[in-house]
Formats: sequence, structure tokens, C-alpha cells
Amino acid sequence: MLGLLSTSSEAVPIDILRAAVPVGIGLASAAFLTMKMVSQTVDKSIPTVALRSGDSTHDAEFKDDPDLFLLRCEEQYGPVFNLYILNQNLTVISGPMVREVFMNEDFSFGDAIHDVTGLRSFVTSIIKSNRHPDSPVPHEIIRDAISPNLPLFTPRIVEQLVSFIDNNLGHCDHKLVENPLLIFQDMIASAMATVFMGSEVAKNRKVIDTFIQCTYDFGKVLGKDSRKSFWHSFQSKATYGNGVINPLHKHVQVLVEAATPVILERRKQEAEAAEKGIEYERPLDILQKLLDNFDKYNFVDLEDVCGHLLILVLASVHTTSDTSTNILYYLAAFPEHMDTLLQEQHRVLDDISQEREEQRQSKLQSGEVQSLKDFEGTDLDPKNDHDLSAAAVKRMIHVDSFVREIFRYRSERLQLPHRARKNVVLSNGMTIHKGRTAIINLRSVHYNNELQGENPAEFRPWRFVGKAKSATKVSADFLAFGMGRHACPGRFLAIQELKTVSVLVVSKYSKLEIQDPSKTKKALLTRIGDPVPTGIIFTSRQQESKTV
Ligand code: HEM
Repeated sequence: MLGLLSTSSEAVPIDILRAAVPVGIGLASAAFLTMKMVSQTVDKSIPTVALRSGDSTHDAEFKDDPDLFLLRCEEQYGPVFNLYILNQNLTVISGPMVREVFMNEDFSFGDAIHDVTGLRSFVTSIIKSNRHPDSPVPHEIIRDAISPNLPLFTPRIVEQLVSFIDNNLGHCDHKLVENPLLIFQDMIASAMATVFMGSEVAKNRKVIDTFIQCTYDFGKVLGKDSRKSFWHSFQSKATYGNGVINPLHKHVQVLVEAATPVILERRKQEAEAAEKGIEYERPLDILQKLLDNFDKYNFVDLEDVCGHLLILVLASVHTTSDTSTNILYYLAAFPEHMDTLLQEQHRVLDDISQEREEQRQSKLQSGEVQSLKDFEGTDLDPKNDHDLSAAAVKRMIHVDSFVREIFRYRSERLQLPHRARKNVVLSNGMTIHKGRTAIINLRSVHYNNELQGENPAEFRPWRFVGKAKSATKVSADFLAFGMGRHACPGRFLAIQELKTVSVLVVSKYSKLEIQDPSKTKKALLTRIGDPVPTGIIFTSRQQESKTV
């Protein structure tokens, strides 16, 4: 999530700031940075890559061909080397050594992002408890309340996604959508809203708008790229640190207003159930889970609960909407794979349907159930035989491989900065000194043929089929969600949604085309958060697949 700042070298550090900040301050910023670079303690045994003649940083050479540049650096200097890039003096860590960054608690991803953007001040000012930078609470909420309940959330997620596709794209006959992200972020925001706050609140348009808008506000703080700008992080810390003019506060208020009547109604129902001596069926959403565990998480009040929910929204909506939009471009660029995906969903749903029929027959034969009619409204109701359940999505191994391959192929080559909180000695004897930032060389991992198999430069959607490498499995060969103790806890939800989106799009549309084919490569490699330079043309299937 937070680390997915674009390193697109075309982007400038925050246009808004540029307009507002006089040139003098820009110069002061450069002076400050130079001072910081000079004053940092650096291990002299870590080689610094020689600058190309005429260049004063490595940015231009990296931008010209990131893969060629990084490969040259690795071959010439080994797995650990310093670069002057993104307005910083960074130590790049490559290959198997990346594990040493993720597995060492003295490296902090959050510190590195805060250093560049001031993000922590922005986020922590909306919560009243658990404000410690290393608070495990968001992680625990996702681990304990979201991931184990995914099978129960899935039908609701599917319902939201289907209704959004139907209402916003509908039947298409060569229909151009110039910016599909607008539709897909609405769709993901509403699916997330049902999970986080329940179906009643998810119907509230103001809540959906807040889910989307807070993501834009968040983006302004993150900036358009991960280039360090002293004034950017200084301004974020100074502006948002005291919490007074943080735009997130109004979003928290929207959530509080939407949640209040729902909570009151739930309390009433709970009291009524208690009076009648029957068990109250607790609504299944994260809002309810947080209220039920109010003391466990040391929450202060409803505002605090909604502040925590908003943090989950910031972590989830943008990343998941962006990736689901990106999936469309891969389906459009590689139309030859649509059939395999469609056949797989038919096969899986038919198999499940047959298994359910066998279970019904066995119950009938054993006399446990008298007639087929008795299955109505139960788990084995025949009308749900072709539902896109969590179990069905799990069996779709081609979709899983397709999604993982997109993450691999699309990876930003230098990503996931981690700041050293203490001096850290690596296994090769080199030291990353306290205060320095190590950044991960994803090229060396995601584009390595020993780790990824043949032709890593090619998009091969079935690369992981038949291998124990699912899209949620983090390890030193797949770092889209980080690794180790801080690996993204939301990846199970994210992958479930991304696979569901893929299945639905394939079942509803026979053809997707990239509006301007000359921009295909750029569209496929667009970094999270960057605008995609071209639209998508949708054509519906004559007859929709039985999935939806
Ligand atoms: C495409 C979707 C997503 C991507 C690519 C993504 C990626 C990441 C990455 C790279 C990290 C840093 C891991 C590390 O430090 O090693 C992270 C952390 C995190 N993500 Fe995600 N994420 C996604 C979706 C989500 C969702 C849906 C949620 C919430 C439901 C979420 C919640 C979090 C949280 C709370 C952390 C911080 C974990 C910690 O520091 O312990 N993410 N994510």
C-alpha cells in the first residue's frame, strides 16, 4: 500500500507544491538535501555506481532503461550498491539479500515513507488511540476480522461488483470508456464499504464518495512519485501533524454520521433479542467487529473507531481499484487468454454444481432430507449452484496465476524503501548505517529466470499454474505485498477481489481492446497511481456466462 509510490521519472514532485513554493525554497531544499547526503554516515565498502558522463544523478540513466541499468549495476557492483536517485542517496539491495531487509525489524518501511512524504502525521492525526508508529492494530484487525471471514464476505462483494458493472458499463457494443478507473474505483469502494461498514452503510452515496475522495487526499500527501522533497514532507508534517486542517477529519465525520443510526438500530435489535431470550445475530462487518472489541483495541469513541476504519480504506481502496483497472488492460493486450479463463470458470462452477447435486442425492438417499424442495433456503439450495463463492474462486488456479503474473510483470523496479533505525550489518559484512534508506531492487527478484522460470521479460499468465505459488503467497521471489512480519495483511481480501473482478469481466465481455494500441506497453507498465494514457473498448458477450 503505502510504498507503492510511483518512481515514474516523468512525474514531478507534487505539482501543487510546485505552484505554491517559490524557487528560493526549491534551492534551499536542494541545499538541505546535499547537506543530508554529505552528513550521512555511509559504509565505504558499499560501492557507489559511477555516474554516466554528463549526469549529476542516476535518474536519467535509470529512466532510459531501468532493467538494463540495474542489471549493469548488479553485474559490475554486486547485490548492494548506492545510487543518487529520486533525490536521495539510496542503498539498493538485490537478489537473495532482499530477505535481510524484510526480516529485520531494525528496517522500517513506515519510517522511510514518512521521511519522504510526512504521511504518518497525516494518518495518525485521525485516530485517538494506537498512535504509536509500530502499532499492530490495523494488522490485527485485518488478520482477525477480515481474512478469516472472506468466505462469508464474498457473496456480498460479488453482489456489489456485479451491480456496479451492470449499472455503469452494462451491455456494451464496442463502447469506449476513456478512464475505466472511475468506474472501477466506485465498484471497489462499494465492495470495501460492505465489508468494512455493512450493507446498510454501503448504500449511502456519501460514504462511497468519502472512500474515494479520501484516497485522493491521501494521494496528494503521498505525492506523484517517491522522490524525496524536504518541503513536501516538511509541509505534510507541519500541516497535518496538529490535525486541524487535515481533510481526513471531514471523512471521519461522514463515517460517524452514517454509522450512528445503524449502530443505534443494531443496539435496539440486540436489546429486543435479549428481552425475548433469543440470540442476537451479530451483523458481519468490520464496524461491528471493532465495536465488539472496543476495549481490546483500546478505542476511545466512535470517531476513533471510524478513524481506524478510514486507515483501512486508505490502505485498500486505491491499491485494489488501481490493480483491477490494470487487469482490464492485460485482458485487452492478451485477448488470446480470455478463453482459457472463461473455460476454467465454467469447469470449476460445473464441478461444484455436480458435487452439490451429489451431496443432495446422498442426503435424500439416507433419508436425512425428504424432498428436493427441502433444500430451498439452505446451504445446498440448487439456485446457488453456480454462485461465484470463495471456494469457487479459490479453485480457479489460472485466474490466480494470471493475477500474480500481472503483479510480477508490472513491478516497479526500485520499490519498498526501508529506513535503518540502527546500524544493520548485512550477511556480506556491509553496514547500512542508522538513518540510511535501503531500497529493494525488484528487477533482480521479479525478472530473474532462476526465480521466475523461462523468459521473465515475457508476460506468461500461466507461469505459476501447478506450482505452489499462489498470488497471496509472499516470499523472497514475490514481493508485491512485501514480506515478513509486515507483509500486507490485506492481500487475501485484495486478491479475492481482483480474481473476482477478472472472472466477472471475462464472463460478461467477449472482447476488450486498448483504445490506442500504440500505448499498450505504457498502459501495462503504468505504476500504481499514475494515469493510464489510453482507454478501453468493451464488447459484451452475446450470451453471458452462467457465472453471473
Ligand atoms: C493491490 C492491493 C494491495 C497491494 C499491492 C498492497 C501492498 C502492500 C505493501 C507492499 C505493503 C508493505 C509490506 C511490507 O512492509 O513489507 C502493504 C502493507 C499494508 N497493507 Fe497492503 N496492499 C494492498 C491491499 C491492501 C488491502 C486491501 C488492505 C486492507 C484491507 C491493506 C492493508 C495493509 C496494511 C494495514 C499494511 C501495513 C502492514 C504492517 O505494517 O504491518 N492492503 N501493502
